[in-house]
Amino acid sequence: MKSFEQLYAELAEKAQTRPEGSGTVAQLDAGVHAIGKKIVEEAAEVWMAAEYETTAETAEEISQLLYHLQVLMLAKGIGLDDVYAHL
Ligand SMILES: N=c1c2ncn([C@@H]3O[C@H](COP(=O)(O)OP(=O)(O)OP(=O)(O)O)[C@@H](O)[C@H]3O)c2ncn1[C@@H]1O[C@H](COP(=O)(O)O)[C@@H](O)[C@H]1O
Repeated sequence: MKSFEQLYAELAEKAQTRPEGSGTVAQLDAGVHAIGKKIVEEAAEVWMAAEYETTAETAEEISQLLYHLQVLMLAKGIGLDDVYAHL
C-alpha cells in the first residue's frame, strides 16, 4: 500500500531514471494526448464501476485514475503543491 505522495515520488523517480519496462516511462513518451485519452477512459471506468460494480472494484478503478492523473502531472511539470494549492 502507498499514499498519493509516495506514488508521485516513485513516478517522478521513474521519469528521471527511465528504467527498462516502466509503463510510466512508456506513457510519458506517448505524450499528453495519449495520457489524456487514458484519463478519460479511466474516468469512464470509475463511473461505470460506481454504478454497476462493487465498492472494491470502484476503489481499484479510482486508484488507476489517480495514477494516470499523476502521469499527466509529471508530463506537464505539475507538482503536488501546484494541485494542493487549489484544494
Ligand atoms: N498504480 C499504477 C497503475 N495504475 C494503473 N496503471 C496502468 O493502467 C493500466 C490500467 O488500465 P486498464 O485496467 O484499463 O487496463 P488496460 O486497458 O488493459 O491497460 P492498457 O492496455 O491500456 O495498459 C494498467 O495496465 C497499468 O498500465 C498503473 N501502472 C502503474 N502503477 C504503479 O506505478 C508505479 C510505477 O509503475 P511502472 O512505471 O510500470 O514501473 C508502480 O508502483 C505501479 O504499481
